[in-house]
Amino acid sequence: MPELVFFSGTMDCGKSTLALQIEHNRSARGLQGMIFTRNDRAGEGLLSSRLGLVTEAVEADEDFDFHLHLVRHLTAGGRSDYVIADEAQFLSPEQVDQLARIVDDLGIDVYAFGITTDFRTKLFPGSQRLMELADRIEVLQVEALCWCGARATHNARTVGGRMVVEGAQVVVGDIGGRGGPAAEIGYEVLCRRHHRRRLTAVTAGAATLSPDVLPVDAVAGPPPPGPVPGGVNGSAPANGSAPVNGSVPAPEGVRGPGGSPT
Ligand SMILES: Nc1ncnc2c1ncn2[C@@H]1O[C@H](COP(=O)(O)OP(=O)(O)O)[C@@H](O)[C@H]1O
Ligand SMILES: Cc1cn([C@H]2C[C@H](O)[C@@H](COP(=O)(O)O)O2)c(=O)[nH]c1=O
Repeated sequence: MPELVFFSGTMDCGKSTLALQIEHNRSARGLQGMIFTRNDRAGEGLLSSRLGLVTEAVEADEDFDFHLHLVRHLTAGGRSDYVIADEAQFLSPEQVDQLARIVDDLGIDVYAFGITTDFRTKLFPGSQRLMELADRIEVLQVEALCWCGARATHNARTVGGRMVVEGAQVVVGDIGGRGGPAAEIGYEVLCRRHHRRRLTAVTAGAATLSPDVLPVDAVAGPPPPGPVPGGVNGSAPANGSAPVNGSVPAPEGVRGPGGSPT
């Protein structure tokens, strides 16, 4: 029975690596797949893993119709035994419906890979639709870790290593940016506890966590506007909250949806 499977997890948990492994194992047995991606960090029309593997893929932009593409391919005498869709969080709900149609109407397995939530812990529309429609949701077993050693469950966006909570939902980027230039945007995976406190590896270097700290929301209002007191190595509030400015805009040159600067 063909399936729509959603392989999900945080950033950097091995989703693209698994996509490449599935592709490798199936093609090694003579099966032919169609590989799609959108906004991969390595560039247009590529599916890349941090392990260094990369393969060509069809870039599925916002106007792309997956079902139509498959129908045209098959009608022209092409073959497709399975479909891989990486960075599936960026797809529209309609495009996820097209993936489901490929499974139901064309009888082809579809393996979609993506993060579920954005830097504000909100579901991406594509991921939400995948969770609604998928036959199976597989959470990747190679878990990424928060700087504290706990399992990382959330994705933080950082600027110069400090977590930000404002900006466009889609900003293509990589983990890192830790301690880099103040304007450098990056991502960091955190456990929920530290995501809630906006405590990244950089800001944790300035704060000592105590197990009996009060919930940050109970003792502190929203972070004050203006520059961060103390700088990267400055002292943090005693309640363990991160001394961040939560409204740092994305710097120029960062790619937004469709490659446009944000
Ligand atoms: N130098 C390395 N040595 C071993 N494993 C690595 C190395 N760099 C990255 N990885 C592995 O690759 C994973 C990230 O794989 P990737 O497919 O790029 O993640 P995702 O697509 O989920 O963002 C990391 O969790 C880690 O397990
Ligand atoms: C959290 C978050 C991430 N993104 C972007 C950053 C990367 O380009 C991809 C995730 O890729 P990965 O292979 O899973 O590491 O998504 C974003 O645009 N918005 C966000 O909130």
